[in-house]
Formats: sequence, C-alpha cells, structure tokens
Amino acid sequence: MTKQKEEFKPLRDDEIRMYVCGPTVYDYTHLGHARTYIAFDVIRRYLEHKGYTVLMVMNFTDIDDKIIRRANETGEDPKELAEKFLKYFLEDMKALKVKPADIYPRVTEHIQDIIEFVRKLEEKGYAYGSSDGVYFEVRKYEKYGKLSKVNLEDLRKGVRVEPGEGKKNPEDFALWKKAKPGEPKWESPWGEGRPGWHIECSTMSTKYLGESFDIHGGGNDLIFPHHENEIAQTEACTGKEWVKYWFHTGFVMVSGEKMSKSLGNFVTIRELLQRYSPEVIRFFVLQKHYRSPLDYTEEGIQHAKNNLERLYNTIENIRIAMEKVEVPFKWEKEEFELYETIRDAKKKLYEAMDDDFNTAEAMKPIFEVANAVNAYLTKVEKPKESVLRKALEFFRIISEVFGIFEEYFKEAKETKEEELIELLIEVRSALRKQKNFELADKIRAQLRELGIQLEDTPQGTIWKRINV
Ligand SMILES: Nc1ncnc2c1ncn2[C@@H]1O[C@H](COP(=O)(O)OP(=O)(O)OP(=O)(O)O)[C@@H](O)[C@H]1O
Ligand SMILES: [Zn+2]
Repeated sequence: MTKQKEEFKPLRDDEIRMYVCGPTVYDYTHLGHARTYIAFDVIRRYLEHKGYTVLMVMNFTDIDDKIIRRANETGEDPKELAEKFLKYFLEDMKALKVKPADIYPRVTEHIQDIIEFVRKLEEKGYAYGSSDGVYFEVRKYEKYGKLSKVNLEDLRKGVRVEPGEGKKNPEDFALWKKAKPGEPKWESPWGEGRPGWHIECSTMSTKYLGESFDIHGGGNDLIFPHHENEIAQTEACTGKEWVKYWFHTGFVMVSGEKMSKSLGNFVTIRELLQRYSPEVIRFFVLQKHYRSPLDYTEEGIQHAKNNLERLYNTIENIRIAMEKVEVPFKWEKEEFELYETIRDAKKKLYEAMDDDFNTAEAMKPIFEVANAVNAYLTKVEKPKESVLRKALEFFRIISEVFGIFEEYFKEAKETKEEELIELLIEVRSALRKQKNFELADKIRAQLRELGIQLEDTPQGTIWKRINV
C-alpha cells in the first residue's frame, strides 16, 4: 500500500491472519498459479517457523463468467466442471507440498453471506440496483485507488459502459449479476442471479478472519481491479482499515509474456511433474524473490534441478559420514571453520528471510554451508559428529521453511510403521473378501494389543493409536 518496505507488526502478538485469493476453477493449475501459491506457502511456513500461529484462508471461485463460458464450450455442467478442477487443484497443491489452507471457503456455499454483505452496502448508500444487477458506486468511496494508485478521472476516461450494462458510471463494478437464461442462479432481493467476482473475497475473508486482519495477497494482476475493489467494498461496509499488509507475487513469464490460460503459453503442474520432482519445481520458484518476475525456461528448471541435487548429495554425504564419526574429544581448526560458516550462514538466512521473505538471497548461505561441508569432509579424515550435526540442523531449517529435502528429514521410523499398518489393513480386507474372518479378526485383535485400533467405516478401514 505504501509502495515501500514496512516493519511487520501483526495486529495480535503471536497470531497472523492471512487471506490469499484462490483460483477460479475452470482449468488445470499451471506453473504461474503454482508460483504464487508456493510463494505464500513459504511465507506462511516461515512465519510458523518464527513461532507465530497462522490462520490461513483461501477461497475457491467456483462460480464465475469464465467457468460458465468454459462449461458452455465443453457442454459440461458448470458445477461439475468447477468441482472437477477444484479437486485437481487440491491434488496439485498436495503434490507440490503446499500446506493446505486452514479454511477453503467456496463462493457457492456463501451466497447468503454475500447477499447480506451487498445488502449492507446498499443500506449505507454505496450500492445501487439496476436493470442487470447491483453495482458498487465507486465515486462514493473516497479512498478509491489507494492500493493501485489509479486515478478515478483517468479510469473514467479509460472504460466505457457496455451495451446492456445498467451501471450509472463507467468505473462502477458489479456486486450482483442477474442471471441470463440458462445460467446458474440463486434467489436474492434483486432477483435471481449470482455474485460479482470481487465481493466474494470481501465477504469470506471478513467472515473467517474478522473485519481487520494482517495479510492479504495474490498475483500482481490482482492489484487492480480486484484488490482495489475488495478494499472499497470492505472498508465502505465496515468503516475500518481492513488489511494491514498486501503481498503481490510477480508473474511467471514465457518469452516476455505472462504465463496464462488465455494466451495458451502455459505448462501445467501435471505435465511438469512428469518430468521433474515437486522439490525441483519448488526450488526453481524459490530461486527468485516472490515479487520479481520469473522466466520459465527448460534450462532454468534444469539448473534448479542440478543445484538441488548438489544439496541432496551434501546431505547424503553428512549422513554417510555420521556413521563413522569420532566422539568429539577435541575440535581442530577445521571444525571451528565449518562451525563458523554454519553460524554465519544461519544469520544470513534469517536476515534474508526477515527482509521481505527474500528466498533468492537465502539461497546463498545454503550453498555456502554445502560447499563448506563438502570441503570439510574431503579434508578431514575423522569428521566430528557435533559439527556435522550443526550442518544437519541448518538443512533441517531449510527443509521446514522451503518445503524441500523431505526424504532426509521425515521421521523414517514412523513412516515405515505407518506403511506396515496400511499393508496389514489391505491384507485384512483381502482376507475378509475371501471370507477368512478368523484370520482377519486375528490381525485386528493383535494390532489392538500393539495399540493400533482399526475401525471399519463406509469409506474404508481407518486406524488410530490407542493407549494399551
Ligand atoms: N503467470 C502467473 N504468474 C504468477 N501468478 C499467476 C500467474 N497467472 C496467474 N497467477 C495467479 O494465480 C492466482 C489464481 O489465478 P486465477 O485462477 O484467477 O487464474 P487466472 O488469472 O485466470 O489465470 P490465467 O491468467 O492463466 O487465465 C492469482 O493470484 C493470479 O494472480
Ligand atoms: Zn480475491
């Protein structure tokens, strides 16, 4: 909002409430979307790493002009189309290890809340009904333009009222759209129709995060008009400052143009995942600061892959060395050198991330540690466990914040155990199908003795740990 770096002070001491504009679900997720959501994932992970409790909300636009248009093209039902791509989006985010939002409100499940919001705006004199719906009267909200810095006069000159639009002024935008024949629709005081795009975010964010919260974000293209309109609606309605900090991500670019569905120059996450691991995609994205544009090229991703592999090798080398380490009765110059590199790198890492989540800058200390570790292991015949542990701890922080190196840091024992339980559940259900209930029951009883309780539900067998 101020177009400069601000010191981050959350509204409440230990808690951060954030809202990220989610996707319009009418097509597959592409790398551009993924960049934005990975960026917010790392912002969230870092804040959590720093000890904050983060409450994160992300909406799904599951009814919209684009969805209706696509459904008409493919002959699908708009609801089913949105449902399908919503599911794919969640699958893609899971594959990319983006931590799920705490709440994923969907427009179609919040129509009443939206109607209520529009009604309040009408009551306060900011909205008016017309032949084709309800509009927000932009000139009534004096601070319009405070985020995007657009000038109302310029804006007025730049847009025109399209035929059939019932708005009073060219700059006004729709809060409620009356349904055209065959379109999905809901009852409202203004006739059957559906919400405009911007109103959903004002309604659903304030519903779950309150009238004021800390962070709101999305891609750069959302600054205007989407976020500008969201501010106008919300602040007109509540009379309070709505969002404390705005975050906008730079675009993924292809040959100088924004990667986008409409231009057809996109690569889907599904395609990319056939060629690269999720961690390579994350690492590629994080090599740039989230606000900078990111050029998508094959070489760029390949480069990220090679760099990431160098880091995997380093962690692997530490693991191997740890198996034959000496008890550290004393440290030599080499241990102190490595120790100091790690100590300084950790400081640089935090400085970079504290400076507007600069993941690009944070990469440097990571490679400094990797290089120092590799040099140490080549130089020293009997490495000391204590100093290698410091290096591992450093990489564990990176793992937690960047969402990479998962294989090296997940609790190996636990996952093996879980896999074995799943396997026994499968065997048991196969036995039950063959009507071998005696053996199936025996598996269940013996697992129970080990503190694992199985429950057969309509969705299949689930298990939980119990005290025995
Ligand atoms: N090329 C891109 N780089 C970074 N972020 C992007 C890119 N394209 C879309 N986004 C962001 O992804 C989020 C979801 O976008 P949305 O579902 O509205 O897609 P969209 O803007 O319709 O995509 P497209 O431009 O491909 O049609 C938004 O925050 C948007 O700014
Ligand atoms: Zn939004």
